[in-house]
Amino acid sequence: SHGWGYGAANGPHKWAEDFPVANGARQSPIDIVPKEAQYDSSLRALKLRYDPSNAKSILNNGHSFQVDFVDDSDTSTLTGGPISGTYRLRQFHFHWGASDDRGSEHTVDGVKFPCELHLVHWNTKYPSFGEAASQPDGLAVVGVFLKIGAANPRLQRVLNALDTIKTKGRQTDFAAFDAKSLLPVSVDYWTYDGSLTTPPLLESVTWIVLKEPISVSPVQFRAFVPEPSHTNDEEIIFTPYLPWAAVAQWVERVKLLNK
Ligand SMILES: CC[C@H](CNC(=O)c1ccc(S(N)(=O)=O)cc1)c1ccc2[nH]ccc2c1
Ligand SMILES: [Zn+2]
Repeated sequence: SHGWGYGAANGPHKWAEDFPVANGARQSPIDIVPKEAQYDSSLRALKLRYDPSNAKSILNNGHSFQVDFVDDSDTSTLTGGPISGTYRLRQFHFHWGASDDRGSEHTVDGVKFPCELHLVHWNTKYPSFGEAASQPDGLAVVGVFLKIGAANPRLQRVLNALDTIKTKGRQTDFAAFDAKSLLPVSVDYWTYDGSLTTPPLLESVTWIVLKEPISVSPVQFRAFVPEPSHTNDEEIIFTPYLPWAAVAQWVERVKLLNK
């Protein structure tokens, strides 16, 4: 299907053809320039209260993978920060690149991170996510940068699930997961009014980008690639996460070959 994607023929530079709002006034992502950000004393601290039992499933949606949450009550919510009222956690997902020098959507002083986590919330003043997604104050997305470094044990369970959802549309149960465990120690943030970063690019997102990144190790990061544009849009193939023993044997074999 000739849907939108990240390839040469259907990538971001083409999205405006089907989604003219791409040329709108509050499109995301943006480059964040910290020294140009104004301090706003009226902003409050972010309050994230998540109930792990709301975690439901993990889905390959053809452009990323997302962990979906039960959002029929106020048990996993975002309040405070730049928003008023209560927003419910709907899902989280990631954006990444083929190599660890690019992949994030937002940048900081032009610096790209290898990956970016988005926790998507919707304003409970509207009856549903779909309704909220078309309102200027309908959604709030918390963005967290991932940097290559120490292995992140809290990510491991998510990465281990990827080899069970290799193709678009596949999903599997993903219960009892604490999304809060993915957050960095500090929840200091930059905020601006923006949009969905993928079609339909709706200008309904209050962006809350955390200043402190979380870490992912090179081996863990390999579980994400290749990024969607290196595979046809019908499926994102995740390199299966190799248990350490297999990696050790592989390294052994490579050594023998090179003798
Ligand atoms: C209303 C959009 C929605 C699908 N998209 C999303 O949910 C979404 C969420 C977050 C982000 S990001 N990267 O900015 O955090 C980008 C996209 C959506 C939901 C139901 C739909 N039915 C038909 C079309 C359709 C689209
Ligand atoms: Zn996103």
